Amino acid sequence: MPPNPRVLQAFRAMRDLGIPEEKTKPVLKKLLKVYDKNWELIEQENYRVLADAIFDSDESEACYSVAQQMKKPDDAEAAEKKKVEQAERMKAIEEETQIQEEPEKPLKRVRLRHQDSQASPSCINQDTNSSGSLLKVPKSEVNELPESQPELQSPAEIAITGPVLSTNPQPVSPMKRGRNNGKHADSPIMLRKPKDEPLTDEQLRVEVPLASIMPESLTNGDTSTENNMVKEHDPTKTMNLSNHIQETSNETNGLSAKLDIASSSSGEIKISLRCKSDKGNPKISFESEDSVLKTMEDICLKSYKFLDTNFSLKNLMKDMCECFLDLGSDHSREPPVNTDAIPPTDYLNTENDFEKTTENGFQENTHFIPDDIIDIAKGQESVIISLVNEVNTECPPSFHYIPRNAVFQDAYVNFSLVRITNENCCSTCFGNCLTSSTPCPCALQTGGEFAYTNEGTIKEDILDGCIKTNRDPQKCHVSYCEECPLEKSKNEGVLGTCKGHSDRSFIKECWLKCGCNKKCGNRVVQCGIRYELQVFMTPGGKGWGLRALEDLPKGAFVCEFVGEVLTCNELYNRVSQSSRKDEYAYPVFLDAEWGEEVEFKEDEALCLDATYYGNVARFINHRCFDANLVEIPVEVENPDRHYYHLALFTTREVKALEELTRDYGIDFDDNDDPIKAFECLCGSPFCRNIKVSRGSRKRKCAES
Ligand SMILES: C[S@@+](CC[C@H](N)C(=O)[O-])C[C@H]1O[C@@H](n2cnc3c(N)ncnc32)[C@H](O)[C@@H]1O
Repeated sequence: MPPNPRVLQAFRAMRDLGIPEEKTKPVLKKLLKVYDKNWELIEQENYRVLADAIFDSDESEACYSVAQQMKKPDDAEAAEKKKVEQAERMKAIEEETQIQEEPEKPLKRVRLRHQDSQASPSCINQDTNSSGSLLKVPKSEVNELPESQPELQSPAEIAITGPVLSTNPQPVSPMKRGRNNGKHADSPIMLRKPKDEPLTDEQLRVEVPLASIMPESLTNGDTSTENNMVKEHDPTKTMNLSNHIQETSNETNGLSAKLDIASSSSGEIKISLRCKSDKGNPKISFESEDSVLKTMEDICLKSYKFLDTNFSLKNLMKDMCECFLDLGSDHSREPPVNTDAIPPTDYLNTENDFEKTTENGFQENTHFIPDDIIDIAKGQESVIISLVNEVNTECPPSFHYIPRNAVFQDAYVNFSLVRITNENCCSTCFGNCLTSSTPCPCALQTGGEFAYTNEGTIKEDILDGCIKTNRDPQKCHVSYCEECPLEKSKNEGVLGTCKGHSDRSFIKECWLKCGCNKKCGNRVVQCGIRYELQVFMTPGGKGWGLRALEDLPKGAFVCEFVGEVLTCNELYNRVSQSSRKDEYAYPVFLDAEWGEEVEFKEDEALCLDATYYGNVARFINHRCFDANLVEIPVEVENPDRHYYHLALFTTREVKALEELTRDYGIDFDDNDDPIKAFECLCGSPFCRNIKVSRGSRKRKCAES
């Protein structure tokens, strides 16, 4: 019989994918049988079904052999027998299904993928395990994984379910992938979705029970909340099936029902109660979700001494889902490093990240240049920080991008948790502090109210107060130090008159010792940049500048000013020895509380220098008075406020592509300052650099 051209075509298509004929043949035969010789279904999308089936059969083969190897020797004989039986079955199918041209019958597509996924759940788990993700399945569990869909072992089970994780074999371009918040993952974790079918809750649950509490642990004397929750529940209270409950299966051994209790906001993680009445056990049915929650809340209030009578178990569970999602998907929000541990920088040995020069004259980041975009943050931020020059051929300055401050050498920055007292954190809070009707202890330190709105912008009254202080410090409260560390460092130890430090309002964000979760609305600055920013060459002679690629609302957090943490002495020594005086990336002084200090230790008078190590804020140019960004001190880790974060928020709505500016607070008349002021080209009607004549400004602009 002449070979069927459709068969040859299928072999060819698979060969193109690197799959040999001998692998394709048995699977194709099986498929033809299952699809009742409906070739069209097999040929669709360049034989995707066929390729999938081959890969799946490879997977289950691999899993089967792993499972066989792991089995005890006693089982070996039985396993071998099973293998022979399987081979015989396969042969019978092959004989039955001859590959030849036969009339095709239109048939409903069989959900092969679903069948396969049920057949080899162990493969998925092994995959997950090998990915190195946080959600590892312990080795011992892999050994014991059932070969078919896991049956519920218990009458009652609490399961947290989530999307299936698998490794992506392809390197993922940081530009293209959904950022994992700035983290370079060696083996990126991707959500594994069926190619043509939406993920249902049920599929997710079946494929990866990420965590479950089994009945054994309910009775082993464990005193965790979950366990007692079940133990202490009044057994006389029966639960009837309600609308919220899904009947999951009518298994031979009993009826299984599932009640979803809570989920993360976008539904990736769920907490559900599963209930199965075994043979011989009384039928368990749910009364209502509300009554379960209410009973549990009473138990929590009475037995666990929860203090807040408005406490909601549902919110707690929701937070648990969010927390689970956080820990499972976000590795970048690890607690800030103790910056003391960062070794001092070695400028003689600084690797130039912009060494390669591209055709268009730009120097490229040598670590990765996906497509033709340069991400100056090298994937360390949760958004891309691109760079463009449409004005001239100048290259970006050489510096190291760091997303968080790092101590240079002498600065004393102590992040120890023990220094954070109960007044400095909200340890009894949970969930999102912003949803509470009363301000948490952290908010009490921000003038008694939460600084942020639910949208993550700063509240208007707080923002306006900060703008006022920044624009006109003399009109606000200014403190003068007796021994100004700034003047002392500037004048090489000789005391100069303090020029005054304006008393600025702080925002206190929740942090590690707080009870709230990482997504609490009172954590904005510590979560990093969220808007897409771009470094661009300004047309007005100011060099590089920064802009956003999207409209920004008023009060939006743009970025933090990040740099090396230096003592004032270190800064002035550095400046005096530098050959780059005129191209200095203006430092900022962390002087918000200096006026309050009676005695100052040298290592406590700090500033941030972004000249060599810094983040995107080092590109923000100066504008006198009416800049569209304002700097606000934010306390995160350090209660003593010698060290704090300097966050930049928009003072008004800012349109996409509008240059972002801040007021450096330069005194253009101070000729004694070792950091020489530039000729200001800010263009503000309130420009303080009055000595720069209009003619000189125009000339500078024309030259650029
Ligand atoms: C922090 S850097 C800002 C980024 C800088 N434009 C660059 O190209 O890297 C500060 C330097 O930018 C320039 N600059 C900033 N604001 C300016 C302004 N209003 N007028 C003129 N030059 C300005 C000065 O050279 C200043 O020393």
